[in-house]
Amino acid sequence: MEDYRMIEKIGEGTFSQVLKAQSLRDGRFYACKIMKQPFDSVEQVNKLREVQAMKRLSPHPNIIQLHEIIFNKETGSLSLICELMDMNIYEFIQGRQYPLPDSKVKHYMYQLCKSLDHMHRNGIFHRDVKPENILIRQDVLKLADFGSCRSMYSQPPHTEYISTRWYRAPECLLTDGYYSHKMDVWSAGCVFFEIISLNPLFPGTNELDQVSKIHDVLGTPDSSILHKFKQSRAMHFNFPPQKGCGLSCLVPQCSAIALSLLYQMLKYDPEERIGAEDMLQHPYLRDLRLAEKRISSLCRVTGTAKGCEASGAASSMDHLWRIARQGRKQHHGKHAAEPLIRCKGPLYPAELPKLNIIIPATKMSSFPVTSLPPLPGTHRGSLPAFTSKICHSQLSKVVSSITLQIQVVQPGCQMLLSPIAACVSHHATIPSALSLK
Ligand SMILES: Nc1ncnc2c1ncn2[C@@H]1O[C@H](COP(=O)(O)OP(=O)(O)OP(=O)(O)O)[C@@H](O)[C@H]1O
Repeated sequence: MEDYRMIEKIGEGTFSQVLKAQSLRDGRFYACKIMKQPFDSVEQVNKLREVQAMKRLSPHPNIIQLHEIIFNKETGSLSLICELMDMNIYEFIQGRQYPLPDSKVKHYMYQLCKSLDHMHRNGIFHRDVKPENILIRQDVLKLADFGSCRSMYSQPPHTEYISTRWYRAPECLLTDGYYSHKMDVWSAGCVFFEIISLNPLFPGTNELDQVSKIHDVLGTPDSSILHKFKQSRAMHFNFPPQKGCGLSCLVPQCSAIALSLLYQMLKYDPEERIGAEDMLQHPYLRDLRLAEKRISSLCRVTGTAKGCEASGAASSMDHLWRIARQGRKQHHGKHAAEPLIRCKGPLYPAELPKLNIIIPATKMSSFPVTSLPPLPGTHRGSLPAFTSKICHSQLSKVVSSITLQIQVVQPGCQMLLSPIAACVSHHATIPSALSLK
């Protein structure tokens, strides 16, 4: 850590404190995410799902880049040095009085869709997409905080109490852990609404209220959908049929085409919900998609940034150009961007091979992880097996503060309310290790 000068605190989450730091080697500014929980070994650090996911997903212009990992063996402290962003989406829209121009909303949504598409293509789902985990720097958006992510090829039931309540999809609320990567699309839909309206879409005060807020807007779903959910839930629930007010009255300024994408992202049934790849093909994002295509073909033809700018194509699409350029830069300068694992304190022979090694971010074979389940349908090899071991101390702290589950009964509506979900603030992430076996 002596290679960095800590400047100021820029954020705090359940698991970490984030500081702005300056590298004494290159003078650049970074975000230093200091984990609250101590780690026992380099193996444990390497198994951390956040580290594995960032390595797997980098480089990508819309995924936060991990620059360096600093592990102090003596104290067990772990810091992740990441690229520095200006703020998160929550901070960006908080206190804003007037809606953002549609072009800005669209730029952000396009980049969010790209990050989801890239992540899902690589067999990972995030499980905690929310405004606080989406970072921006000028017009560039990047998805961050992969601490809750999961392999798309792991079999349900998954951890039940994942995701932050306001952004939690119906299948997460109403089944015993039978959800998939489509939950990220729901959460991104809620973020989409929030960027348009500057207000949260479903600000539930507890799990039951969360479901009821969803029904107030979207109406109760078809009995066939509820039947499907009920099959994977031990607890019985029933909702009196209700017609929702719909989304358009809540965002009257929203264009029909944006609403169409929003509705598709907020389909109650995850099987009917649009996927990230199709989101990118939606007519709402058509102009950005075509602009990006044009820019990348111009770059291929001219081979230089100057050539593109001279053509005039990039001037009207500044941020897209930046995305394209950054993507190219990251691609070409891959080795410079690779996270470096450094370890402070006494070195033990058994762990020596993993120390001071630059691990190529895109070569999964070089991950020092032994228990990797197969990753069907990708060329990237196997997907990191995430372990819960690392979070046990945190888990025990959380569990000790939890009493028994409470049964909440309202007229005509019955479901199980988790005190875990109820006690954690709407914007806080529930520790994902809670139900990892
Ligand atoms: N690279 C970064 N650049 C700028 N700010 C950042 C960066 N990473 C994190 N932050 C800030 O710190 C906050 C907390 O970071 P993060 O969500 O990664 O922590 P966490 O402990 O995993 O939180 P959570 O409770 O959501 O799990 C973010 O909401 C953001 O405001």
